[in-house]
Amino acid sequence: MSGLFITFEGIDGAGKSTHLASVADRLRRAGRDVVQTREPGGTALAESLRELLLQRPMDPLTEALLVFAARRDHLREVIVPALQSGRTVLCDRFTDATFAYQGAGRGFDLGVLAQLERWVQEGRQPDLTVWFRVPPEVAARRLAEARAPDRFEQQPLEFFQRVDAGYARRAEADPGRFVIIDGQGEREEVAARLAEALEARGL
Ligand SMILES: Nc1ncnc2c1ncn2[C@@H]1O[C@H](COP(=O)(O)OP(=O)(O)O)[C@@H](O)[C@H]1O
Ligand SMILES: Cc1cn([C@H]2C[C@H](O)[C@@H](COP(=O)(O)OP(=O)(O)O)O2)c(=O)[nH]c1=O
Repeated sequence: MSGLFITFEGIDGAGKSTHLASVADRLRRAGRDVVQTREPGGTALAESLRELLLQRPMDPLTEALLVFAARRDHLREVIVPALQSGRTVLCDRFTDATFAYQGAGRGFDLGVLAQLERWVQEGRQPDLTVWFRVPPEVAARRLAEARAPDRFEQQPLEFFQRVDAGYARRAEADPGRFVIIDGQGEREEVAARLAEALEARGL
């Protein structure tokens, strides 16, 4: 039996990480064997690449190659084996983030990203993607109160407007895979919307 692969997406400060943990608890209570992981990262090699990606300036092709190199290792070492043994994988970001950040945000060639996606994933896609959609101004206000910004979080508001538009294009291209959650408002309100959407999908 193959497990379920669920990814969480959104701009920085959208609330993904906050809600991923509660979804993991909910699915475990329902008897699922859950693996929580993230991108870039999830293996020792990919976490090393994450450090470089978040801290070192680099050109957009280098950035795209490192993101997909990290993803390849993560898929081979963690995601695919977990799915093959029937586990549920919850991943904080995946390839939609590459199309949104490197593609729409940085303006990097979408055709090259699509080729890398085919090579690295060999047809594998998430079963479900939860996109927390929050206006960039709201996300920026949350982050300003929360933590020191990394290389992506330092980008101006216009960058995150492009990233948001990039996510919207990915969702339009694959509407059956996406659940779009309005991430504005109190944490409890967002959690209730999310619970309702997951229930509607039998989760
Ligand atoms: N609904 C919400 N309202 C206000 N602040 C929130 C909400 N959800 C999350 N936060 C806070 O905003 C910050 C970013 O949330 P986080 O879950 O880390 O976002 P992401 O993983 O999408 O970058 C954290 O400090 C978190 O506590
Ligand atoms: C997965 C991925 C992440 N990123 C960026 C988006 C985020 O700003 C950053 C790290 O993601 P994230 O783990 O959400 O950051 P944090 O732990 O600070 O919430 O990496 C890309 O640019 N491309 C990608 O393919």
